[in-house]
Amino acid sequence: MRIDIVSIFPEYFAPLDVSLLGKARRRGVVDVRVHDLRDWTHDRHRTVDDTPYGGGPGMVMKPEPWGEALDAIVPPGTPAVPRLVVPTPSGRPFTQAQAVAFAAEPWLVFACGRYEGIDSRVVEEARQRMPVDEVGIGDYVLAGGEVAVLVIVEAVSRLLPGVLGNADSVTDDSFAPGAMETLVEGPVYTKPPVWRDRAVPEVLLSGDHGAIARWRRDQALRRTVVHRPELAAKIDPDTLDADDRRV
Ligand SMILES: Nc1ncccc1[N+](=O)[O-]
Repeated sequence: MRIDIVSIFPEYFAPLDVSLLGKARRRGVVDVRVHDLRDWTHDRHRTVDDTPYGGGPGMVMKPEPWGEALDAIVPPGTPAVPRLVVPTPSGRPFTQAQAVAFAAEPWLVFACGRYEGIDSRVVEEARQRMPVDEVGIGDYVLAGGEVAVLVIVEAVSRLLPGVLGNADSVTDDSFAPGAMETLVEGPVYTKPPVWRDRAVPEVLLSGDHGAIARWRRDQALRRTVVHRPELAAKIDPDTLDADDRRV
């Protein structure tokens, strides 16, 4: 997978060189290219924003640098086009299902705007020649899209083959499509079996995989009901067995 990121703060993406993603980049599983939007400005101050038409606080990012940046990264007439992903508070909620969909894409381009946003004509024009996803990572306000891109790139890249050591750990993720779609994960434990007088739940040491799976699902249901009632409400009652209903 190729990932291009355009930002006025390219240094924000240094973290993409560490840990799993760093390994994946070195292995060639993912090719991440970070671009400085100011490389497509032509004035002495390398201006990328201006005051909003219609008045109002803050600044809006000018369309010209973005148009030139996207043309340079995705030259018009290129047969293969990427999905353009624009993190914005006004976007569709970014979910695990969306991460799975993005992970199947050969090429993603991320446009990091300031919170006040990028001149809307940029997305309008881009839509003429590539799919555009305006996504949000939460109902709160960040100063720009950079942190959201770090979140999305991490959620997507860990799904790519060869990035996570143990591919299985993806299938039983919270929110993973399928059985865990609307469940969050339950508690996890490791050695020692007793720590500060607190013992690991017996069932996990029993070796009875059926009982362990039931216990884990039970705990996931409980945690979902407590932490995410709105997700619990979505659980199809027909998929609950007698044990589940006890929760
Ligand atoms: N919440 C956000 N605030 C600013 C930019 C992008 C954002 N987001 O959620 O993608």
